[in-house]
This record gives sequence, structure tokens and C-alpha cells, in this order.
Amino acid sequence: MSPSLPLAPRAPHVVLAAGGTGGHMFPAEALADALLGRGARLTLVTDRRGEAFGGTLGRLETRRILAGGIAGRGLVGRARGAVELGLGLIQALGLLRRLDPDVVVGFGGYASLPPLLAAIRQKRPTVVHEQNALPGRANRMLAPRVSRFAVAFAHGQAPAGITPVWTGMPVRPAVLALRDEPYQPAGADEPFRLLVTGGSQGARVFSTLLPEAIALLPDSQRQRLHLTLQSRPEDLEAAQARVQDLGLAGVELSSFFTDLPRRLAQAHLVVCRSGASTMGELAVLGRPAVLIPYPHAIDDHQTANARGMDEAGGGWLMPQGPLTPQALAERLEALMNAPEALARAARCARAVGVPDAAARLADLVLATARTREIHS
Ligand SMILES: CC(=O)N[C@H]1[C@@H](OP(=O)(O)OP(=O)(O)OC[C@H]2O[C@@H](n3ccc(=O)[nH]c3=O)[C@H](O)[C@@H]2O)O[C@H](CO)[C@@H](O)[C@@H]1O
Repeated sequence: MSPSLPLAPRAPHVVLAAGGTGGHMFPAEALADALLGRGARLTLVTDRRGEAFGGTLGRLETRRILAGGIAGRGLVGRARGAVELGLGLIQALGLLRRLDPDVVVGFGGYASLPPLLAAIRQKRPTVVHEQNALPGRANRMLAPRVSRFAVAFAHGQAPAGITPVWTGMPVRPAVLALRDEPYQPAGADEPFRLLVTGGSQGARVFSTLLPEAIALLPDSQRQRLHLTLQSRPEDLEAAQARVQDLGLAGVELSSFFTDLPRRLAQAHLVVCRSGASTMGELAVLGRPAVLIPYPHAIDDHQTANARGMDEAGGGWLMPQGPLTPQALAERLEALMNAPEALARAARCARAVGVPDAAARLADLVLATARTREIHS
């Protein structure tokens, strides 16, 4: 009798459930890269917006499901959202039966709800990753029922009764590739690169607030300033008009910079919203930032996100409400003339970075997948 060959271990099959904007898709992409590197088989279950996302996720086997929000869209909007969610759940139940994944991972947002609810119903292992320091509605709802609840922020709040696993915020390989670039502060008369970014959708207010603040800087500071300003598409023209006569050393405007990681790495100072990926990227790269949270984010979670960095000394939290162009100009001028303070903040930001967050989350996901026999 010929000796039997040992069976090759089957690659774990992971379903990634994420949709909506970059906020959920970027960390899903970072996890996808880490899981592919560990030999996992991946399927992306997403909504219409997530399907349009490129990069690693764009190359995965993808299934689209219906997903609607049920919060704050008026009675008709909520009713439609609830119907879509119900239909999405029926789709997801059938889809998971066919795909038979070993684990389902969700990133919050309504697109992740149907696949996770279906997985819970079918007693499959599940992992949720919460990107914000205050958990979102979908994740709060799922928290007591999923196998593991991973969080990005060590200082964040977990849903009641949950023991979270702190993995950090998975950031894209394009960011990780730049993490050894040292922060080089600009001397008092040297060119100063200021990067202004409002997250994946841009921030409307930055197109007026920043030009107005920069206009108040002394000539000598404006003449050394290289400004990279992300504006929402509808504000680009007006923002261009506001900055063109300010006598800056250089200006670049766009509604979305595809090379943002490189621009972050090159910035002497960043002015930004405090979305979870932006915070994760600033920390991994170790770049100082003025943090202006989006005041209408659900439960004001961007303020909670920014607080950890502010307290660690890696940035300056400036709430938008009371912020005037004058106050921002004073802060900018002070920082442009304080290379040592900027270098110190860069070090403090780096100290809270978690460059191996995607790896940690990938390991957690695969360990959870191995508990499948216990679940079924
Ligand atoms: C307005 C709002 O509610 N935003 C939420 C959204 O984040 P939102 O997607 O707006 O912001 P994030 O900071 O999480 O992510 C932005 C991402 O876009 C990239 N980028 C940005 C601009 C650009 O020109 N090029 C570019 O590549 C950044 O590098 C980053 O990777 O989901 C996040 C995760 O749940 C939340 O923390 C945010 O509060």
C-alpha cells in the first residue's frame, strides 16, 4: 500500500463585510492585504458604493447586497432603509449558505449589518472592528452577539458589557511603506509644507477657514508656505480663487489626493478632520497635526478620536465651533516658528501609532475562524 500524503490545510475563507465610504473601506483593505499575505481566501460583501472601491478590494471576489440606513433620514427614508436591510438580510442568509465562510468580519456601517446578522443566525464565527473611539450604531447593536469585538483606539469606549480586543487601526500598505521616513522640521526661514485634509469626502469649511487664516499670516510666513489643500469638488474653484493672491510659495488643490500617504509623510504640519484612518495614519507616520473634528459626526465621535492624540501631545485639538480664522492663524504662525515643538509632537504622535494593527487584526480573524467547530 502506498503511503497516504498528508492533506494540505484548507485556506480559511474570510468574508469581509464593509461598504459606504472610505472610512470603512480603507481598514477593510488593509486587513485584506494582511489576510492575503497569510494565505486566506477572501470574499467582499458590500453595497453599491463599496463596489466602486478599487485597490486590493477591487480585485477580490465581490458580492453586492442591499443595505439601507435606518437612522435620521425622515420617515420615508427610514422605512425604505428598513426594507432594504430586511432584503439585505435575506440575501446575506442565502449568500453565506452558498459561500460557507469560516468567519465573517464587519467594519461597521449599514452594509456590514446583513452579513453579520446572517452569520450570527447561522452560528458562524464573527469579528467586528470598530474604528472610532465611540462605537457606531451598527457595531453597538452587534457587539453582544459577535465572537470578537476589536477596537482601533486604546482610549476608546467599548459597548457596555463587552471586553474589546485592542488591535489598533489598520492602515494601508502605502502608509506603512513610508513609516521609516523621519520627520524633518523646517527651520525658521525654510519652506514649510502645510497639508490640509478633510477625510475621504473632504471638509467644506476648510476651503474658507484655511485661506482666511493664511491671509492673516505675516508676509514672511506666507512666502515660505507650500499649501496642499483638499477641497470638496464643488468648492475647488472658489478655494483656488481665495488662495491664488495670497503670495504663497506653492499651492496644490484637489478634491482627492491619491498620493496622500506621501503628502502626509512630507508635511511639516497637517490640519485635518479626525476620522479614524487619518488619525491612524498620522500616528503610524508620526506627523504633527491641528485636529479639527467634524462637529456633526455621529455622537461627536471625531472629538473622541482626536482626544487621545491631543492628550499624548501628538496634535492640537481645536473644536470648530469657537474656531476663528484669527485663532487658527495665531496657532499656525506659532507652530511655523517652533520646529522643536513640531518635532516633539511628531515623536508623541508616533508613540501612539500601531503599525502592525492590520497584522494583529488578521491574526485575531484567523484565530476566530479556527473556533468554527465550537460554533457549529
Ligand atoms: C465625516 C465622517 O463622519 N467621517 C467618518 C468616516 O471617515 P472618512 O472616510 O471621512 O475619514 P478617515 O479619516 O477615516 O479616512 C480618510 C481616508 O482617506 C484618505 N484620503 C483622504 C483625502 C485625500 O485626498 N486622499 C486620501 O487618500 C486618508 O488617507 C484616509 O485613509 O469614517 C471614519 C471611520 O468610521 C470616521 O472616523 C469618520 O468620522
